[in-house]
Amino acid sequence: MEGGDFVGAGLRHFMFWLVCSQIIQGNIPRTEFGLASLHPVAALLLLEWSKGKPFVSKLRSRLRPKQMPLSIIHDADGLPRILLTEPGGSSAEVLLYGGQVVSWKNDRKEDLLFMSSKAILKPPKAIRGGIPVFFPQFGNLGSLERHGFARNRLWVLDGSSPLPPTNDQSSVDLLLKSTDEDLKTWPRSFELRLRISLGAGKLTMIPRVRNTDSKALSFTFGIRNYLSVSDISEVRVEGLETLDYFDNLMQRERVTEQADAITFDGEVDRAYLSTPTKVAIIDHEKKRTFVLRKEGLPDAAVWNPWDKKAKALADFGDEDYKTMLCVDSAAIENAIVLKPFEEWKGWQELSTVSSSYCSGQLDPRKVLQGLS
Ligand SMILES: O=P(O)(O)OC[C@H]1O[C@H](O)[C@H](O)[C@@H](O)[C@@H]1O
Repeated sequence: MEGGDFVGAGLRHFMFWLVCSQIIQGNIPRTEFGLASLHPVAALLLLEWSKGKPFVSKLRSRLRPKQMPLSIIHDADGLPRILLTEPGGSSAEVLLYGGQVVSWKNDRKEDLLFMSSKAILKPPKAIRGGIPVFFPQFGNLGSLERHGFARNRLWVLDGSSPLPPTNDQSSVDLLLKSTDEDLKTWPRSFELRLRISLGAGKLTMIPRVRNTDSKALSFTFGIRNYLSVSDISEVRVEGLETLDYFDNLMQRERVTEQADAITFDGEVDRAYLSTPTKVAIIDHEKKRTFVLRKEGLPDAAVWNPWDKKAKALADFGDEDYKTMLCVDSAAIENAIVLKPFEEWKGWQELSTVSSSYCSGQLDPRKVLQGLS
């Protein structure tokens, strides 16, 4: 008998006895005896089937890293808060209320996001700070409350995200589905999913809206980034020069940006249209540049209420305007329209690079041209 035949025969014998043992233990029905004794692979599959696919599930678990349990705490108001961490030492906190990032700290534990000194972190008020999501309406572009209702709703953890599973505590999937209450004010059923991922020096958000209605739905959308800055009068925004914008301080008049960088010495409330996919926010004093990258969100809103409006806002500290700037990824000018069961996907990445404009370590134009 050839060597190969010998091994084949040996395997068949081994599988045969293995299957027999399973039949005796009652794991494989007697009726399968015939098949198993015929061919080792058949026997292997039978074994798999009888033992609940141990081999396949081992393979699968090797291929699919174990999902580290998310660390969820309940804050003073009992609101579930998800803690995201990554090996580089940065962290983020996400509230299910509003599906909102309320804290993002770098590896030196410095806050990168602004949170109002008078923020109210419980329903029904929207949280003044962090990164709220505006859906299904940006601003007053419709009949709903300003910026829509998603930021005032309780989201849930999304166990059925279509995105590839992440295997550590640096990412969370959230879901907001239309409720009967919502359908009264906005008669369209939808699913809004949001993946929030933390990486070294960056925070990524992937919103997806699925139209689960039998009629088309259209919406405007915004991811509002309340950025923490050292001194607003020292901040420059690069990447929006020469663009058209709607000026909300002038009844949404359409204006063309003249400046070669946006600086701040008063209230600003603008929606820049069809912007590049990268915008740089340079904070000289902190030698830090925020780089905002975005896809599927063609516009960018820029907002600072300055002193008078700050005083008028109940959940905004009078001096808070000096240390914050909102630069949003948005779809404002053209509403997104989805046919029944169609899905839209957006993408935003906020990252920080340490910079010293004077030392030329970082030239914002190079950032925008993606050279650094
Ligand atoms: O107070 P909120 O509803 O969060 O809105 C804050 C601001 O959002 C946008 O930027 C609007 O254009 C502003 O007019 C508004 O003041």
